[in-house]
Amino acid sequence: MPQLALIRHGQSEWNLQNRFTGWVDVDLTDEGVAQARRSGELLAKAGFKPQRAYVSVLKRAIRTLNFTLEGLDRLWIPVEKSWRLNERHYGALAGLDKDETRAKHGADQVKIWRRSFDTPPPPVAEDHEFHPANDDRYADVPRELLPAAESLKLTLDRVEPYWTSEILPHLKKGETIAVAAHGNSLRALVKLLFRVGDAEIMEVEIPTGNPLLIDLAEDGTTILGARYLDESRAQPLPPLP
Ligand SMILES: O=C(O)[C@@H](CO)OP(=O)(O)O
Repeated sequence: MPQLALIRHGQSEWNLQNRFTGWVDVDLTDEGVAQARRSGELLAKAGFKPQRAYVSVLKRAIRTLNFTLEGLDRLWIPVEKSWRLNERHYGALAGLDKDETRAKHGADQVKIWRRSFDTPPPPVAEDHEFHPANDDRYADVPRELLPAAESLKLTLDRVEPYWTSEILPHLKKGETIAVAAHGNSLRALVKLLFRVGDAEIMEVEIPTGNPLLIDLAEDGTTILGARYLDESRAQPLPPLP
């Protein structure tokens, strides 16, 4: 039967500093590295043997995947990197302190920017260093696909085609797959897999560096069971569809 582990990167420097991050390529903290190593240990203990892995093009997720695969002694498996698994683009909020932004714009507005399904934050300027058009790694991505800011809905709009065309076919073959990504690109996948409503997804949070292990039926989409492997840092999961 297919099995899927969704792994949010370990704690990043800007998670620790409480700053909006999005597509900014910040690194893991020492604690984030420890969480990533622990992710490998927990998956090994659960008997998880991934045959392939998918990851964003941001180092906090790539390094988390590498530590995880090292713990599993499976650094050899094929790994595909895609911008489509990146964190949601935080637009003009990227780099700002979350508490200072609340003080300036109000907690309600910040909650809407952070957790509403379809309200994107204000866009980043085209000539700003945080606009993806100014970053080499996106040179091959068609310009019209590069976001200046993303809501969760816009994130899901670019995650879903990748899920359907690249990941799902392998699950349908019965493979075991690891996906290392980000709080909001994984919330998008959880919304899709658990069929969470637009309002309900606001309350779903995914802890850093804590693998969510999902057992799937042969169709690769029906969830048979799901659990966080580090129970001490688990968050409530949506009900099974
Ligand atoms: O800053 C970010 O990119 C994300 C994830 O850390 O934050 P939030 O919790 O606001 O979605």
